[in-house]
Amino acid sequence: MSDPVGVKLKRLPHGEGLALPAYATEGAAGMDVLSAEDVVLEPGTRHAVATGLSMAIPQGYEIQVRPRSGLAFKFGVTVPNTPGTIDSDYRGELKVLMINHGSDPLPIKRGERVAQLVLAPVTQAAWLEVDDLDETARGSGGFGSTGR
Ligand SMILES: O=c1ccn([C@H]2C[C@H](O)[C@@H](COP(=O)(O)OP(=O)(O)OP(=O)(O)O)O2)c(=O)[nH]1
Ligand SMILES: [Mg+2]
Repeated sequence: MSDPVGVKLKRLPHGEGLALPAYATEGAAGMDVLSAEDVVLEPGTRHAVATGLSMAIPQGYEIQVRPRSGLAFKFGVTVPNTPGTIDSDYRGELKVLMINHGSDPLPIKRGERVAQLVLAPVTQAAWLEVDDLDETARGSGGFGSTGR
């Protein structure tokens, strides 16, 4: 694992007193992020869960917001836009979009872990527009062209 990268983080007033997102184990890829609000996620509904955090991610990186598999497996609650993208120039509150695909309401308490954040390097592309692309064995085959 590479050395940690510093990410400036600001607690918003409603985030005061909450633990910062943290890696649950030494080798964890994602930092578990906590809800800053009490909310009940009714079946079939979605909500942007407040975290009480804003941040300045260094240029060249993004943060991905990914679901926790436990919530998905046990309750059918996941992140509909997974992986959520936190841009390096975003200074608003990080929110975790959540949707309840299960059959029961899920109460989310302030301080509960709702998702995980993965810091990842990003390379921006520069388009090189051409008239013809090189040929390959795959060509335009896709969407199952190699079989099941
Ligand atoms: O799960 C998420 C996804 C996004 N964001 C914030 C940070 C991100 O930088 C910004 C924009 O997200 P995105 O580009 O995914 O949304 P958009 O629909 O394209 O909105 P915009 O036009 O603001 O870029 O919203 C979150 O807080 N949580
Ligand atoms: Mg966008």
